[in-house]
Amino acid sequence: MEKIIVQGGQRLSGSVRIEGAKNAVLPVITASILAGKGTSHLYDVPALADVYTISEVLRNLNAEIEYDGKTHIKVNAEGPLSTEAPFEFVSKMRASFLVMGPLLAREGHARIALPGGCAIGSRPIDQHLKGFEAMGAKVEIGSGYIEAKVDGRLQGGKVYLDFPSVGATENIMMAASMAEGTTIIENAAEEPEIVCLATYINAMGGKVRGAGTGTIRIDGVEELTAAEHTIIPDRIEAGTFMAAAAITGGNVLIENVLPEHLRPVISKMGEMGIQIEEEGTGVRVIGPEKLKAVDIKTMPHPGFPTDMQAQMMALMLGAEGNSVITETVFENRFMHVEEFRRMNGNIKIEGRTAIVNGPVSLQGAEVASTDLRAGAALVLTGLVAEGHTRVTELKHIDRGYVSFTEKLKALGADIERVNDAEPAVAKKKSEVIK
Ligand SMILES: CC(=O)N[C@H]1[C@@H](OP(=O)(O)OP(=O)(O)OC[C@H]2O[C@@H](n3ccc(=O)[nH]c3=O)[C@H](O)[C@@H]2O)O[C@H](CO)[C@@H](O)[C@@H]1O
Ligand SMILES: C=C(OP(=O)(O)O)C(=O)O
Repeated sequence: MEKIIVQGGQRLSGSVRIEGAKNAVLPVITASILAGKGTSHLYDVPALADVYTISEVLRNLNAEIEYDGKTHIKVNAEGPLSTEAPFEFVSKMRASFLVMGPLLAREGHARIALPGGCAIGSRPIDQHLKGFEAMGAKVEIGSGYIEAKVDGRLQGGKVYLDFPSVGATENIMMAASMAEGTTIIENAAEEPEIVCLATYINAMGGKVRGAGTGTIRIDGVEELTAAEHTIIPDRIEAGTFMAAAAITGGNVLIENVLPEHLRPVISKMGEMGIQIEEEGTGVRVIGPEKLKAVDIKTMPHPGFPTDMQAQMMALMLGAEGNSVITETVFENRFMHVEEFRRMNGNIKIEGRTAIVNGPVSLQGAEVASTDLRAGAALVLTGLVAEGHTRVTELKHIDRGYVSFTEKLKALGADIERVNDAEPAVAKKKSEVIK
């Protein structure tokens, strides 16, 4: 079994470079199949498991996709596309459902396996479907699949989202970019990743206005042409390394950061006594001797991001006093609490609220990642726990962090990633002895 083993006690120092954002690159890659002509070049693409999964989804739809395994992806989707995304892909990564909007726009048809829930909540897709229906698509659900069709082109429509869903805003924006007429999305998500996607669609010849605000207007065009686009830096990876620096009382320069995307995180970390200064294209984070308790409530952007909730909880475990976290975005995003308790964390859950009583003396333990941010947060806690912490279920961490162990090690952490499966040779010997 693969594990990250971390020994607590090292203060982190030096600098670390942040990759392109996972949550920006996935919709951008799916949007690349909107282009009926040419080859798109995408830059600052992070080498994440999710990027490989979405690339497989696109290949399965007959798009040509070439990745150099570092930062550059080329996508050509000139040929006719297949319109089915099977369970195998959607079950691995929910963002595969983002091919539905582009397929409807390009081919007038899509059949995608139902994404289902995951460890952080039930995650329905009703708001995506409401948007497609408002543009004239007929949607049917059966045998574990969602099928959407339209005769001819989608028609522009008006969609009010019940919640500013990131995925629904992206899927509807992509579908609307090639619809006949104008689509308005109200109560749209305002995340920086939405702006990144709109910039790419516009580079392909689309007409998206208002991305980054609660009302987005999309004037549909007849065709889109491949373009070049650079992915924004990952604000959640940046926030995770900021937390790593702070929790160890370290001094780290986090490079390739857009501080305006991190305002809620910078502000709450500041309240905890963490010193954060902009420096060149990054931020310098200096951890205090003692962290102060703080309250946070996760909200859609520009509120505090749910994807930083578990990492903040790691900081709160060592902070002086009671901290309160209210999780309003996902109904079940406290799975990491049980794992923190194994490390001596003192946390009480009341519905959607977690009360963290600090400071406690954290102890290393065997813990499992329950989702990607939980996994990262457990590693952060291991950086300050007494003794060894062993973190398993690394497939989650690999979905969202490139070279997580190596980057922390370069900052001075005492950390290794190991595979303690019995080596093949030894296995053979024991079989012979039997
Ligand atoms: C690949 C990607 O970008 N993932 C991010 C994206 O996920 P994702 O796009 O799935 O998140 P959403 O914003 O859609 O979901 C937010 C909330 O809305 C609910 N909902 C959503 C759609 C819908 O049709 N009906 C509905 O009820 C969800 O169950 C959830 O409770 O935004 C989340 C919220 O910032 C982040 O945590 C994820 O990291
Ligand atoms: C929840 C997350 O991602 P996804 O929506 O891809 O599961 C995340 O990035 O923290």
